[in-house]
Amino acid sequence: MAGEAHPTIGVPGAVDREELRVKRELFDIPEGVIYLDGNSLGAPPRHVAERMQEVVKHQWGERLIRSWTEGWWEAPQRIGDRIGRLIGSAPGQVVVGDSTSVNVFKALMGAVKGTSRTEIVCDESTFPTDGYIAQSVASLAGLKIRAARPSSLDLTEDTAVVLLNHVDYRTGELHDMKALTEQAHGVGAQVVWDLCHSAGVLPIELDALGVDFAIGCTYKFLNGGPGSPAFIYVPQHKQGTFENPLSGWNGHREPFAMEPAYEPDPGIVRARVGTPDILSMLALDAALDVWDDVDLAELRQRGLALTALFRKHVEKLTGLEVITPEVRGNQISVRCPDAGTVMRELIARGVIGDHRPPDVLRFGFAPLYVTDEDAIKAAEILADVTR
Ligand SMILES: Cc1ncc(COP(=O)(O)O)c(C=O)c1O
Ligand SMILES: Nc1c(O)cccc1C(=O)C[C@H](N)C(=O)O
Repeated sequence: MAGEAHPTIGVPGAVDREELRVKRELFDIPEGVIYLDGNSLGAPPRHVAERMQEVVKHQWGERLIRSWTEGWWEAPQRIGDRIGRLIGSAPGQVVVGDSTSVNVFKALMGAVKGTSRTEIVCDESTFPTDGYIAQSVASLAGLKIRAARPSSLDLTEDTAVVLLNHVDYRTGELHDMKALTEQAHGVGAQVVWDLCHSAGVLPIELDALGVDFAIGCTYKFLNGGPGSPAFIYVPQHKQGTFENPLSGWNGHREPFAMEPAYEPDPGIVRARVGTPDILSMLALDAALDVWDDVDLAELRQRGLALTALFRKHVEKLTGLEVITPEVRGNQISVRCPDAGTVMRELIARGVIGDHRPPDVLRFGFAPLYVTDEDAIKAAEILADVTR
């Protein structure tokens, strides 16, 4: 019944169920599907398709090139500010564009520029692209790379920068941003946080914690769409010295002066590179509308309640091991023999999660559109498939 807390949840401050039902109605989840992969590709809010019709027909089709001066050119900063609200950044410090991988590169190159320190430390269990890019940055900048667990980083005065994932993509573990940022700063190192699996999951306080750089994607919990542009956060006090290694004309202080010499914009615009992918960016812009009135502290309680509910049911099943720790994002990962086959069977029965090799099943719980009923039903189907 609407407004009634689920008896197994009991998390204080959980969002009223009616309010969440209203949010779920903003999404088009196909009949018969329990969608638990919003940690990889978020579902589209219903109005995005209609907005994109308008963008293509009117902004592109009718306004043609005039649209560049009617909002397109500034879209990366404007949409960056919308994301900034969700990650604890004051306006003017986040810009949207490029992929996450490219933004990892920009942030790390910016962080090591001019350093006399000798190492980059990278989260041992990082999503691979971050590790690959960190390796490239290390070799371009002549530094060593060292992989370490966030629980034992062993930082020293040789450490130039630490690259950390806020939520581990495989296990769903949430790392302590405050403690780890302080630890890096304690030895004079900088920190770059990858927020791919935490943006849109919980309140994040980049400004308050003095984070040096952050990057993240927008196609997971923020529902920006497949390949939607990523974001980069460069706090105001670093903008004057941040050197974007990709000095494209969009980061120039006067791009339309078409000057031969590169002179960076004084602010966050210097983190831009080339022409923004406007269609993807405006789909993201539309998708962000559903976040306007979301209270992230309440949403966090819902995410915790949903994952707790699913975990409680799955922990009773024999032969499966929940590997997600208590301190977690919005995902429950389960070690399971023959995980690939099990996930294929789950998908055939309407439960869409994913499988990460060799033996991990991942289930993501996007609280804007996943319900308690989904969590319980998915656990029941998992029990049936693995019986
Ligand atoms: C933590 C993390 N970083 C980066 C990426 C991906 O980077 P890109 O958007 O460049 O493909 C992902 C997922 O694909 C991820 O989970
Ligand atoms: N970015 C992806 C893609 O382009 C295709 C398929 C999946 C993805 C993902 O986002 C994977 C995801 N980051 C993960 O946590 O495994």
